[in-house]
Amino acid sequence: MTQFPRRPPSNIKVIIVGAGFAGIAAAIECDRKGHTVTLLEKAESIEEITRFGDIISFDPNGARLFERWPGVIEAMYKVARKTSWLDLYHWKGEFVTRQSFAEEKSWGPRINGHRGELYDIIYQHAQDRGLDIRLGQRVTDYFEDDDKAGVVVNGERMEADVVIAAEGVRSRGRKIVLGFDDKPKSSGYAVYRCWFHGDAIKDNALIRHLVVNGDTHSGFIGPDLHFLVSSLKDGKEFNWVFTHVDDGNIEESWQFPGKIEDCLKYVEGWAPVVQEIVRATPKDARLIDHKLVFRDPLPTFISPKARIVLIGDAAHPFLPTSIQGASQSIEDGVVLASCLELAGKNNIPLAVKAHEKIRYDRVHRAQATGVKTRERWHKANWDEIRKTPEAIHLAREAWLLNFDSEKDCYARYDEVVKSLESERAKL
Ligand SMILES: Cc1cc2nc3c(=O)[nH]c(=O)nc-3n(C[C@H](O)[C@H](O)[C@H](O)COP(=O)(O)OP(=O)(O)OC[C@H]3O[C@@H](n4cnc5c(N)ncnc54)[C@H](O)[C@@H]3O)c2cc1C
Repeated sequence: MTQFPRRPPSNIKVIIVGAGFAGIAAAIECDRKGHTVTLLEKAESIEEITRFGDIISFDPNGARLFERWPGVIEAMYKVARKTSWLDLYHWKGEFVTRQSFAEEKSWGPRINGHRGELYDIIYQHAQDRGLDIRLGQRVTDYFEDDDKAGVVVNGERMEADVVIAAEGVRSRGRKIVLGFDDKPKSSGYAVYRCWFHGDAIKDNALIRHLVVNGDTHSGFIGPDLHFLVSSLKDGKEFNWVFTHVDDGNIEESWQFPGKIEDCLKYVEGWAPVVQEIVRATPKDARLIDHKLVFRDPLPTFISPKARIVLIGDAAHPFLPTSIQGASQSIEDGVVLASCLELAGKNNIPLAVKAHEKIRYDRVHRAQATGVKTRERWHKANWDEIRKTPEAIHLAREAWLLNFDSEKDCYARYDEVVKSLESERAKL
């Protein structure tokens, strides 16, 4: 086992439920800060976690946090898309504008790649650290009192000083936090997502330019629909996704198969390139129809005794147009681990409350950027955009992207604790 820099032991015992990006990042960060972690994941094998999904993005505020995990960002660069721009087109095919991300370089790295491959890199690092990761562990309930919190897992009770619920959008931890069972609703949108080998289109005259010139990244913007295309590994891998209005069926599964015939109906009349991308999709390509579930913003992320805390999609699912779901889930773990370190074992509820105070506004402001981009794209006024093409650029705001959540937490922690104490004094 490799020795990595670690703060002195805090004697804080943490249970984390769910080893998605939020849970595994929280586990690594807790370990960095000297806490003792047990990570429980219901999947029976790591392949069950990595085999689903396709393109996932970490913007500088998220990806910069990987730089602190030795070897991780270097391994990610090898599999990540090598573009620093997004080419945007009118849905009929006319090129409109190139949005460059080159100036964001000083904000930190950007990582866009296959979810499974990026996850594998992080998982390997977690294993190299010697973390206690237990697969095949399905948590069915949560409990807490003034001194501890715990979970029921595979029928057994397990206790710790604090429990982190990171089980994604269908979190069971929400019940103890909210006091009721909160059912997901349809967002009215779904996403067709597809990934296949670039060779499948390298001889196709209409679309070969997307895979024979190195990595590419393009978006076609139309009424109520946007179609994003990218190639990675110098065109060896290719993927497309499009968000479309959905009928309200909220069956959510990363395995729900999509059909090329259905996709073609949505892009009828669109640019020949777009139609050809769909038509040329190999029959054995992985094509899924991922239904986007909507959750009202939660009034709180923490349980009544402040010993159980929701993070990642369990606390705040994001629209894909925000490009922040994964990055915010990493920030959550960083801030929570830091608050626990600063508060110490005798002040767990204070740490958990400080974490919520630090995260709450930022996460909700970040969610709003996704809505802004979706409106910009789906309701584009093309007369205006021809005059000012930047109007369809992705919202890229420095307050969100040029941000170090660990540094911010250390800087603000005392002030946040003071404000919590003065709020309590007023009660
Ligand atoms: C299979 C899958 C594929 C995805 N693919 C993409 C993609 O291609 N692109 C993209 O942008 N986003 C994708 N996402 C979503 C993305 O991972 C999240 O939006 C973001 O990274 C935040 O992650 P999270 O850890 O909060 O949630 P998730 O990634 O949903 O992870 C939650 C984890 O908790 C585990 N879990 C759930 N319930 C329990 C329980 N009761 N007991 C124990 N463990 C439990 C789940 O098995 C899962 O591993 C995918 C999510 C999943 C689950």
